[in-house]
Amino acid sequence: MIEAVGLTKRYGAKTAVDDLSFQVRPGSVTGFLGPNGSGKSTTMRMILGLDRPTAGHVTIGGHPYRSLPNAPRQVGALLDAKAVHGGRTARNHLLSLAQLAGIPAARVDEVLGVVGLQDVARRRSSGFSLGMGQRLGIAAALLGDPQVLLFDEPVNGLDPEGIHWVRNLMKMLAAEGRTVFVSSHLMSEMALTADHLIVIGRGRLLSDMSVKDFISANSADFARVRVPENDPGEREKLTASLIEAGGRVMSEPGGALRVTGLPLPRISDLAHGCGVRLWELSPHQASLEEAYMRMTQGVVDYRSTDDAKAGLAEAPQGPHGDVAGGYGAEPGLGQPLPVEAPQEGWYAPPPPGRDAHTAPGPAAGPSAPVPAASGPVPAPTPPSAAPGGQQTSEDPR
Ligand SMILES: Nc1ncnc2c1ncn2[C@@H]1O[C@H](COP(=O)(O)OP(=O)(O)OP(=O)(O)O)[C@@H](O)[C@H]1O
Repeated sequence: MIEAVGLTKRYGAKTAVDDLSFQVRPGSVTGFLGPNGSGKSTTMRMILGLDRPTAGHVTIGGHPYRSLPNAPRQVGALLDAKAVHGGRTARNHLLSLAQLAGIPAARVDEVLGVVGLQDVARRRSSGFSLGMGQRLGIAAALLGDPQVLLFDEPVNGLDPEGIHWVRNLMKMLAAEGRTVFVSSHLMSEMALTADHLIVIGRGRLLSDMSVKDFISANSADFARVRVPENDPGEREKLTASLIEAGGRVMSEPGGALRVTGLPLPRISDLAHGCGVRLWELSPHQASLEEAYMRMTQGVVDYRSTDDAKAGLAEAPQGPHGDVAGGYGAEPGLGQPLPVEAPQEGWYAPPPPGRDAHTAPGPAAGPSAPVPAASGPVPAPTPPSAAPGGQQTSEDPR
């Protein structure tokens, strides 16, 4: 088991990881989710003893990584698939790692087979595609047959077949009773791979629950309701009636209303009761991706300007001064609901800029380079001496 208690990492004024406490248990895949720059890699580096926490601590099987006897046999990691000497063949790269960790050479051929690289084992890794590099990094992580495995964005750059393969591999490793901790910024991928989810934003814990609980807490049904566009009065009349009946109503881009808390027949009856014609009344389910976006939107450091999900928040301003963000039967009627915590039945993010946590900072920008590491984790090294040196996550091809 991996256990973090009050884990904190500051780089000067920047707090990359902020008082994080969680447990990663054996026998299941635990997804580690968070937007870019939220502190996932920093957390993994601290677990592996590559970065020293500013406060708090993290242990594997009750010991800090640095005190684990024969650590490479107990813990395997893929942090950066490009942390490879490009002049070496895949086999020689793995052989050198195996020799350092006292792992027999026969295991190298075994893991090359597991990841499907046996036919290119004698090719230099500098000619490898991103996907082949990821497979080589995974082979390195498996080398010591460890009980604890950490993978930082393992499906990066993989084609659908590769993604499917990684997904099954993670599940298989967990089914063997291993502890599998895998980071991603894709909720949809984690929903298919992980049993448990730890979500962070700006270094802080946002959610720690099973995928099953996350789904039941975040994917309630809603109805989409559309009324004739040429009569805003009808829209207002219906909205008032829905709220009065206990529903919660949000504006969607394009003028539709998103209604939660009322079954479809009741919505239809209410519309009929107030004499409003309906052009659409359809059942929908908010996706997990959407729930995740809403959970993390206030803590996104780097935001694209054409974020399709953010568009959901662009509720149209009614010509009669009706609310822009949404209506609610809850406190703050007529006001957009606060977004800091997940709220059942309310899925549309608020308009950009409404959230005090939203950084006005750079629209895009590279994170500070993180030293690379993969495979059986070597004795902790200062960042500048880490294998592969300072590398970026860009595809060099
Ligand atoms: N060595 C460092 N020096 C200064 N700041 C750093 C360093 N390493 C990370 N950071 C900063 O800490 C924050 C967290 O970075 P980290 O790489 O852990 O996030 P991440 O969730 O892994 O992001 P991504 O999904 O983009 O890989 C970022 O703001 C990053 O710029």
